[in-house]
Amino acid sequence: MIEVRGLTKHYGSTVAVDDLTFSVKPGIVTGFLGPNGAGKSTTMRMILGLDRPTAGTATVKGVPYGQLHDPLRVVGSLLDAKWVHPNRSARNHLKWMAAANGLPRTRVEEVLGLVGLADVADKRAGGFSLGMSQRLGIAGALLGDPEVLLFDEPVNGLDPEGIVWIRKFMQHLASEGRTVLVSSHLLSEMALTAQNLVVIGRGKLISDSSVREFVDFATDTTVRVRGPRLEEIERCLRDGGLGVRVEPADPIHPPHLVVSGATTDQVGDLLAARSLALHELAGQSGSLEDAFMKLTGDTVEYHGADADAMLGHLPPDRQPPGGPPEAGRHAAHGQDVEREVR
Ligand SMILES: Nc1ncnc2c1ncn2[C@@H]1O[C@H](COP(=O)(O)OP(=O)(O)OP(=O)(O)O)[C@@H](O)[C@H]1O
Repeated sequence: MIEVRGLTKHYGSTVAVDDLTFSVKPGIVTGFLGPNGAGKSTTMRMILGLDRPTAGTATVKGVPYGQLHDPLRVVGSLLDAKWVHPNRSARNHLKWMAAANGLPRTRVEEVLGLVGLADVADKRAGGFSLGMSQRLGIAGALLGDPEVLLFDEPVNGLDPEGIVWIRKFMQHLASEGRTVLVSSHLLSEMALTAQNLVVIGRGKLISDSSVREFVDFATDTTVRVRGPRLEEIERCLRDGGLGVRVEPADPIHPPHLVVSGATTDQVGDLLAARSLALHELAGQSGSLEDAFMKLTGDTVEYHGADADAMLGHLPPDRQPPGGPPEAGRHAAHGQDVEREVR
């Protein structure tokens, strides 16, 4: 429904978007993820015909935005929630939008109800909280009852209640069969909202996959094993060709083994065959944030301020180790993901 092909945007010497290719399907929420400055807003602006690509194309339902006959009936967007005259009421703002775009006035009342603003529709939009402004922006995006919706960082600055509302609303819109593209720099939020993730860094595609595939691909899956005869267990697993790391006791765990490259089933079966008792057998995969850091690591590493902002919510023991990964590695991974998923 949204097709981006070789999309590129240069601002002088800045390459904001670099040969980006991806598709956004209807019926699911697609998260558009990347650290600050990765090129998400620029890409969205090009999809919406607000910025001209240096190269490549962005189409909605097969045509560039500028060639859509009745654009608001096809594509709705929320780029900046504060884009509203502060002295206008929510209702008048929407009426003005509807009139300017040839949309029926009756739709104004419908969208006010949909976003839960009917009771405050005659209040000045300038006095709205950020959450209410976001709802008004979403109401505007829905005026033309479009099949395709783009939201740029819709949960930025919202309180937890507002975040949950937006998340559920996006999912509801997708469940109606609409194409929903939502940008964010917060992976943990997107993991709860989206089914698919398009991840970019420094304007380039890093991965294009389902959330599950993204995590499986990007995180190491290991198995924690503990039992009374730990040395024999270790020998048995090594004999079985598995990678084993011995972890001494720490404040939380007694001594245990960390096995890589195997499932809990495989480890359990191997040890059962030798009648080795187990006190613990637990699969562990890295966190979503770890996965994100692993893939966007180099794209963030060179943007000190961006990295700080993005990592602000990670505890110190989850911060990535120093030193940028070798250049190009992540881009290559991204292509692999794309190949595997399509
Ligand atoms: N109008 C512009 N003129 C010059 N440079 C720009 C312009 N718009 C964006 N850029 C640059 O392009 C790059 C991508 O910016 P963009 O806003 O698209 O990223 P983003 O992923 O949306 O980030 P954020 O989440 O911070 O908005 C940045 O380096 C930014 O400084």
